[in-house]
Amino acid sequence: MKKAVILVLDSFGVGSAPDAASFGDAGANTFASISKAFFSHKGRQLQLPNLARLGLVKAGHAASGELALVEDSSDTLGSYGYARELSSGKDTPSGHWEIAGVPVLFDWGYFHDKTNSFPAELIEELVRRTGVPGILGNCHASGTDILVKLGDEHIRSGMPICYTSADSVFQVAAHEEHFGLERLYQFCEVARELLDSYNIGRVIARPFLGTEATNYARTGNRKDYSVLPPAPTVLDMLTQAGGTVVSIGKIADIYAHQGISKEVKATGLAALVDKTLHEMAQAPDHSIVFTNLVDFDQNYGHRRDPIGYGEALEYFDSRLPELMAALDQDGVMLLTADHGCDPTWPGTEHTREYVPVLWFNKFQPARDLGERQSFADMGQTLAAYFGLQPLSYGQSFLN
Ligand SMILES: O=P(O)(O)O[C@H]1O[C@H](CO)[C@@H](O)[C@H]1O
Ligand SMILES: [Mn+2]
Ligand SMILES: [Mn+2]
Repeated sequence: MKKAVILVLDSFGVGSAPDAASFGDAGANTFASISKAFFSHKGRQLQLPNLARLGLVKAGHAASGELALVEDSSDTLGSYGYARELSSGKDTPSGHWEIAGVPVLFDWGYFHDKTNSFPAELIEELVRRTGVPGILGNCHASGTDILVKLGDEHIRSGMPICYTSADSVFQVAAHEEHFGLERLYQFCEVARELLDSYNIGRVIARPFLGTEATNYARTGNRKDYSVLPPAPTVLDMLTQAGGTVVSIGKIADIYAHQGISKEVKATGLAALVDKTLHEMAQAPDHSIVFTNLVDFDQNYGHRRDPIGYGEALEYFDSRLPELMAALDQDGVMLLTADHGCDPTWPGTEHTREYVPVLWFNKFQPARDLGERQSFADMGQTLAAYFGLQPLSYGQSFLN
């Protein structure tokens, strides 16, 4: 049976991309930086034996010229390479759409100003249409810092906290109980409508719980409202040909629910891996089980926590044998990332990096896939694997 599982380790870059300097990211390397911080903090190397067997250490070395402080494996089971990004931005939708064969070649809209970030007419219309007493924030912020700063005032005033970042996003934090989860989603739906004309990629609902600044915490009820990809992705092509695409975690939101047959939600790495295994066992012929592992980015990359990131990688690595064993004889597994987020880099934003391309199956010998000129090589390879029409971008690495 033709079945693919795609695991996106959100933000797991393997070295700065050739155009990193124009993003201020020359020298960033998520993988190598984590391994170094881990070594100095714990006095031991990161233990990633299963990822090493899939070629991660070799891919990272080839991409950056730098050897991560992770023991390599002598037997390489998977084909490995690294890919650069054609898309203009280093955001999550651009990375994911390009993986599925559709690079984002246009420029997103951005709110560049660090404070008073949103146009007055936008806020006025949003407040008028949703009936809230006003908004808080209106600035660039880290989503956890801003809860400490404005969480109390939000609860007192009933005003949602609206913020942005270097990405093309409009994010809304609100308390699940005081403001209400459904009300937050409705607010974001109105915002989504208004933000189309600003060319903003995503509106993101960021619900949280807690009683005071010391214990406010975001919940698993995050919801992303994305615009549609600009052209059909390999997911659209597979589902239109009668195949099945199962989304685990954030995937369906990222593709604006297009080309998705089934949506499975889960919070946390363990649950995301569990659901992936469950869906892999059930998936029919001609299917993709597509999982986004958001914790790497959201909990460790943006939070600039290299030790937490390293521990999460070790945990994921420990689950990898189960995922590999769950593959059918002619099934394929793709492990990659959508951008970097070096947790030792200044600021809290993504970093423009190569992503790893780790391709594993039981029917072909492992080989070096080298440098791929676009993330779209992955979508093109999947199109070839499923016998679909070739996509407009990307070179298959199957032949
Ligand atoms: O700081 P938090 O709210 O996690 O925000 C991050 O999450 C957004 C979407 O991935 C990015 O644009 C980045 O700003
Ligand atoms: Mn991402
Ligand atoms: Mn992110």
